[in-house]
Amino acid sequence: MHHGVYRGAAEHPAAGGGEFAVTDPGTGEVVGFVADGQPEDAVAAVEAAAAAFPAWAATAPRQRSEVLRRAFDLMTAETDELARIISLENGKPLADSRGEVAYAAEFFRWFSEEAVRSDGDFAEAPAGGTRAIVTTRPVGIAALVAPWNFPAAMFTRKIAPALAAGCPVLLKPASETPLTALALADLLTRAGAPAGVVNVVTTLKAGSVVGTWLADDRVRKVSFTGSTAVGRRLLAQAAENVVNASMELGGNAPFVVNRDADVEQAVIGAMQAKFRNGGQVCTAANRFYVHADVAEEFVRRFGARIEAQKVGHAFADDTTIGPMITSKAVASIAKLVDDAVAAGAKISHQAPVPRGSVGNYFPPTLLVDVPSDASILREEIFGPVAPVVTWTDEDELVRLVNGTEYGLASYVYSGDLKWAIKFAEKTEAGIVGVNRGLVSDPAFPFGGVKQSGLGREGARAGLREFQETQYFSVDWS
Ligand SMILES: NC(=O)c1ccc[n+]([C@@H]2O[C@H](COP(=O)([O-])OP(=O)(O)OC[C@H]3O[C@@H](n4cnc5c(N)ncnc54)[C@H](O)[C@@H]3O)[C@@H](O)[C@H]2O)c1
Ligand SMILES: O=CCCC(=O)O
Repeated sequence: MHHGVYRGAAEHPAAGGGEFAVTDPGTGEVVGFVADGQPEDAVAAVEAAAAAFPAWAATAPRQRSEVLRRAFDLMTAETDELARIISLENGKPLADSRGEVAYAAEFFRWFSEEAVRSDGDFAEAPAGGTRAIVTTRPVGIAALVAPWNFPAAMFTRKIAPALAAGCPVLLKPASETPLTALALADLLTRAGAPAGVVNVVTTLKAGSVVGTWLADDRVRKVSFTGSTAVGRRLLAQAAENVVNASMELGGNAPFVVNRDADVEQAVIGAMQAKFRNGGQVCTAANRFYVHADVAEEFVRRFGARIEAQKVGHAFADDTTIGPMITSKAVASIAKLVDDAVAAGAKISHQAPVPRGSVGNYFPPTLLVDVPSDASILREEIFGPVAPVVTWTDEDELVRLVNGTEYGLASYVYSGDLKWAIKFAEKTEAGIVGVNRGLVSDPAFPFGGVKQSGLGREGARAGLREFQETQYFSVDWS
């Protein structure tokens, strides 16, 4: 199957006619070809968005809301087909892809509800006389850049608030997972988004396509999800035209278990926080700090569950953990494990990978006796490896937990809720799971502090990221 770039509600060949292959990370087989978009395609997408913008911004909120609601309904009805596309190009087990479709669709539903909750202010100036009207307007054409790990949800949580606010969007999907983005654009058109409101440029030249958008005065917003390194670069580019920027970046989430925690519940939470999407999640627990009094029990129970994981192809019925996205990702996870072992860590439990497979598989692994300065505790693993460190002193624990440039998610398990909340308050993270291993919900603000990002997605806050405030100072004499 061959796909073009998407603009004006239709696919078009890329300038120059180039294409690239999309592969199944579980087999290495080619599953489709997409257009290799060029800067000319980036400009054409802006033209399409600029033509659509005035009318879209002027539609009644109820009308935009209904487009989003129909997108939710269509996505829900077409779960199986979308899940198949996600599994094919991303490799996650089919059940997880269905879960992602449900999660991704929720952003359409949530923002269809938010779209009609317009708010503002009318006030008398403190000095009297003058009245102020404070209102909002769409920020403008928005460039949306997302990674491959949740190819549907990372886009819907940007597209939905942008469309709710009245902004047209330009999507740049990861080159590993362009098919899901194209399917979303088609779905939104069928849901009633006018031509030019949703545009997609698939490309191997991310830097030049997104760079073209950020250099174009008509693009007033960039919303990026991906690594801190690329986010930093886009922020610098956005500074040139003072483009409004939202950044959802990398993480290094600590998972803390106190001595009074329900260890079985902590292990269930640890499985969710660590192994969802094979560990390829920005909120994935990256390092486990377990109180010495319960460490042996935690490792035994956690290890047993890890050994029971079934690593395999997305479409095999019993698969619980699919392949990593690329062979490069496998090599980088292997290096972190090898370095930790060389520094004194031990592999206590591991699940097998399929024998003789050519896919990008990595065995789910539990590491113990990990030295506190090991690189695996500092760098984002983005894979199915759980390093465990024991603790006894709370002050030292807080220092370790916060000793990172990242601040996205964090998890704490304790039988004493007051202690857990107080601990959460000391944690430098935008999101804290308290006796929970799953923290994402479209209704609540998702985002990080420190070098994990700027701004929030989901909730009311997610809509604000695509709105400008405008204030009218009115003579009232
Ligand atoms: N905070 C969040 O919500 C969140 C969610 C998912 C993933 N992430 C982070 O994403 C990272 C994993 O994804 P990745 O490795 O694909 O990230 P990445 O930064 O390499 O790529 C993300 C996106 O940026 C594009 N890109 C790459 N270089 C670019 C450039 N020079 N200019 C413009 N665009 C460019 C890619 O093609 C892709 O679409 C992890 O660090 C993870 O924590 C964060
Ligand atoms: O990978 C990061 C996003 C995960 C989520 O939204 O739950």
